[in-house]
Amino acid sequence: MLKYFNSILIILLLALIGGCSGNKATSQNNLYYDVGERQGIERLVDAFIQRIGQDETILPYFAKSSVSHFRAGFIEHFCDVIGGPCQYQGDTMKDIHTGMNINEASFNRIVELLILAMEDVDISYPVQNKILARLALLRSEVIHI
Ligand code: HEM
Repeated sequence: MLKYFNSILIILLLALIGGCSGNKATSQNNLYYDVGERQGIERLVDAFIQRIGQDETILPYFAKSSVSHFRAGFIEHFCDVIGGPCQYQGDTMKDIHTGMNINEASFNRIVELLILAMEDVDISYPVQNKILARLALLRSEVIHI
């Protein structure tokens, strides 16, 4: 009986570990929570869209885009990038941005607009820096392609 008890215990432990690791967002895995979960991301993306709408360098890139489609895709992607419980299933960053002729200046400007948006919604500087570090990894997928 003890033999079986040990096996059952091991199976239960493995199931528990599996269950935990399958869920990306935990309160220790903090960036998603630091931003204020889904609602916080939506507030931030709305502020970002406002900023893009007022920017004469970046707005022309969006001349033929649907705001609601961009909003939905950006929210899902952002949530995924910061470790939230979302799985972005849209096109790759490369596919989306190919042919837009994005250069250093426009990339830097988008980053500035995101920083302004993060300030608009009172995201702290340490959290801003962690977000920017994650997005910086995607630079080569949107620039000069
Ligand atoms: C790290 C930087 C960037 C990230 C993470 C990013 C991410 C995204 C995402 C997630 C979408 C929406 C995808 C969807 O429709 O599902 C998108 C669309 C778009 N992005 Fe970016 N982007 C970045 C930089 C830029 C830059 C620098 C520009 C232009 C200066 C730009 C212009 C656009 C435009 C115009 C669209 C809309 C495309 C369409 O209408 O289908 N992006 N981007």
